[in-house]
Amino acid sequence: MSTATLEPETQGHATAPDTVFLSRLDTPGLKQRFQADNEFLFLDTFLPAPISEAFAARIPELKDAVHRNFIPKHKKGGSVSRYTLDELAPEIPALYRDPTFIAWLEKLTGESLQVCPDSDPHAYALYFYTEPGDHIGWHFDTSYYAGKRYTLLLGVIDDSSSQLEFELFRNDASRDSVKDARNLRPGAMCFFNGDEVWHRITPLGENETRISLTFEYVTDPHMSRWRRFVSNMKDSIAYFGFKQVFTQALGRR
Ligand SMILES: O=C(O)CCC(=O)C(=O)O
Ligand SMILES: [Fe+2]
Repeated sequence: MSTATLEPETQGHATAPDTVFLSRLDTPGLKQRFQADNEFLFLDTFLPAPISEAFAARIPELKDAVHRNFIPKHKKGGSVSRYTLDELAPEIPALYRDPTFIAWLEKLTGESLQVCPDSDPHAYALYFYTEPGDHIGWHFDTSYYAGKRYTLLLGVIDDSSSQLEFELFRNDASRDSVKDARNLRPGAMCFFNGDEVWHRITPLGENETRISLTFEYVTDPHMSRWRRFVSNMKDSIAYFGFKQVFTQALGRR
């Protein structure tokens, strides 16, 4: 039987990303900031322009694949799952999986990090804020895995007034929390422990566009069947739609 979906081996191969920019960063200093700030780090300048421009160049081809959601009082916007990115934007999974890139993130966390299994539609994904009012309300990026879940956000396109608002130390009863907000412009990054950092994206204005990329890494990729089901329901309803999520769960390949 022929399959319409390309096997990963036959997908367009992206050449390995040039990660030399990581060697120019003050990694010990950034690690100190990450650890002191409740496992959170925001950098305005991170991905070199050629990398974020290569991602942005894929946006026109991805527009038809955007799945839009509206959850009253919580979320309005579009998303593209890792399955679509595998087919249409191979540079993105190439950076996600790059060993030098992962090793650098491991230096910040002091944890051994793993990519999410193929069954996770959210391992890497694009978020599209393209209509007035698109937003996501306050939330944690809760880990459904046995271990911790770290989120990396990368700015791809941001002609918007929307801000990433965050509250650090919300789970720490022994001290005051710290609230702040940033624009996630192209080249910017935000890396954090999903169970620690409370955050939201404020509503998009008229004639604005904001497209961000998320990478998810975990310290233990095991997940119970029940949690996998809950996670898949969340990803279906709030992000990618049932077809994208459950085609994989029921045996995509
Ligand atoms: O759009 C973003 O930059 C982040 C969105 C977000 O926090 C989420 O979908 O969990
Ligand atoms: Fe989030």
